[in-house]
Amino acid sequence: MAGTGVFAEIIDEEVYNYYADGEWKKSASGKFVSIINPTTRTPQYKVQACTQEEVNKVMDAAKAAQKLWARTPLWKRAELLHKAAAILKEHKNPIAECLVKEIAKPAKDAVTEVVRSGDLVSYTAEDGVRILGEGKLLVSDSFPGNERSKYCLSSKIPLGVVLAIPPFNYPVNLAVSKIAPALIAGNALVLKPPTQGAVAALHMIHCFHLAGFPKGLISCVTGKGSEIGDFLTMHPGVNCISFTGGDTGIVISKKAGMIPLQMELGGKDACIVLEDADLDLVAANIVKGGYSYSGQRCTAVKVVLIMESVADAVVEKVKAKMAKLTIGPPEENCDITPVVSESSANFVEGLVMDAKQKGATFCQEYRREGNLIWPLLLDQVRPDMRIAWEEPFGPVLPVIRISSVEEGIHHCNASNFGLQGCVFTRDINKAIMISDAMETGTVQINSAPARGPDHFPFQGLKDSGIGSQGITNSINMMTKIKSTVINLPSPSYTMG
Ligand SMILES: NC(=O)C1=CN([C@@H]2O[C@H](COP(=O)(O)OP(=O)(O)OC[C@H]3O[C@@H](n4cnc5c(N)ncnc54)[C@H](OP(=O)(O)O)[C@@H]3O)[C@@H](O)[C@H]2O)C=CC1
Ligand SMILES: O=C(O)[C@H](O)COP(=O)(O)O
Repeated sequence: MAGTGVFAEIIDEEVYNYYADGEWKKSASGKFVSIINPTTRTPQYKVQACTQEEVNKVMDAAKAAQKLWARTPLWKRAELLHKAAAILKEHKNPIAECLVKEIAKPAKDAVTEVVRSGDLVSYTAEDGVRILGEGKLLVSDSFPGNERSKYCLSSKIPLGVVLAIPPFNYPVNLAVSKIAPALIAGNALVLKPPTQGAVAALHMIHCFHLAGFPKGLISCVTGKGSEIGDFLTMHPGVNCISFTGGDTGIVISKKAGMIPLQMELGGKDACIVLEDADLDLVAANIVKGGYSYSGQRCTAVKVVLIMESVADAVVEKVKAKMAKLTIGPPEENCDITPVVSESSANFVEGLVMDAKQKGATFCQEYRREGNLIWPLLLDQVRPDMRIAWEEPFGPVLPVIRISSVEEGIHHCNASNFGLQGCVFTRDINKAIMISDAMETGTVQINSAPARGPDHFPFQGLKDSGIGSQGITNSINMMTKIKSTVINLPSPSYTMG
């Protein structure tokens, strides 16, 4: 159970502590932040509201710990990460319980998130050993005018202190996708978890604590992003920010100093359906892509752009599959569970009402109880409707009928976002040409968008992000190149 057994030390008088200097601490603020259960809409957990002074201490400790960590052999860093991964997987149930209570993730998916996170940590340890174990040797005579008298040895070195800020929807997975690459590369790590999901993240951090990482190397400060966010992201002790979330990331990127940024922001992933597509495959992927975790995935299908001639058939197939979705509490493993907050539900409702007023066809009756919104397919959506462009992050999916592929590509590319997209067709040549034309970080052919497997590159164009994630890319991003040049007194050419 959460907060008990090995996790008993992370909670004190019903308030979860923050983690600094290898210890679980109460904030001197005397204040806490309440986490509201999206299903019951009542307070579920409390976390410390950390002060600026506490953030300063965490940054100082991180800087000192990083200097020693960077001198720890790579195989030892990997060994500790493997240990943390095993502990994380061993304690999947209490962590999953927090995900169910804090973010209404269906129970089975919550367990999957923790197991996937353990696998990600192990894979990062293995990948890191290989990537960081290799450097480069350049010789000078390949550049015009040079003899072979200089050898340039380059290797990857840590950046220093990495600040990780994940979003609510995958508070464990999207935290470890930043923590593990940072640590294997020799950095210290400060985590600011999302408020909804903070308790799951604190449990996950305790698994790293139990693995025995050095004091101060990993910290987790809690509090509302709107209150301590700026102080953290503009802190002079931070050498890199890895952020996943919404438009907040755009604001952060404007305020942050001259440090590397990894930004994974919102999306409006388009699903383009051609006339020759396998329509059963299309329908299955629209339902899975559009409605899993109630549409609260950055990679959810967020607009269907479908050729008019097959639209009726696909809409009917999708409706039939949607009728089988179970709707209710996450504890019962329902497919559709409450969205994360009342304000989120209100936002989704605003998009639905706008579409209604402007004449969209409702394939189901709109229904909402508290934060629970029944899955809804909106047909005949037009570009003047907000839902054609905005990201609902809820179980509502618009269908726009198109009369040419070019129209679909045009709609996709007119978006401010450019995260992922997908195209369904049996013609691989067309699929490749459409993929090339879509201005998105990834295009899936004949499947819904997805981040995973977690070692695949993952990136957004335009307002969807800066840089690329995925295990290998994150390790590389959290390092910089250092060169040492050996200058020979006279040119030397290897003869054998
Ligand atoms: N491209 C991608 O890979 C992904 C993108 N997303 C996007 O994330 C959004 C949903 O997640 P959500 O959590 O609501 O996103 P938010 O942008 O609201 O929050 C993300 C994180 O930023 C923190 N935060 C809030 N204000 C600040 C600030 N001023 N400075 C620093 N940090 C701050 C939040 O903390 P707190 O909770 O305390 O406010 C949270 O930890 C959607 O737009 C979705 O598309 C989600 C997953 C993946
Ligand atoms: O950011 C997200 O929404 C998740 O990382 C999605 O992961 P998935 O597409 O692999 O389910």
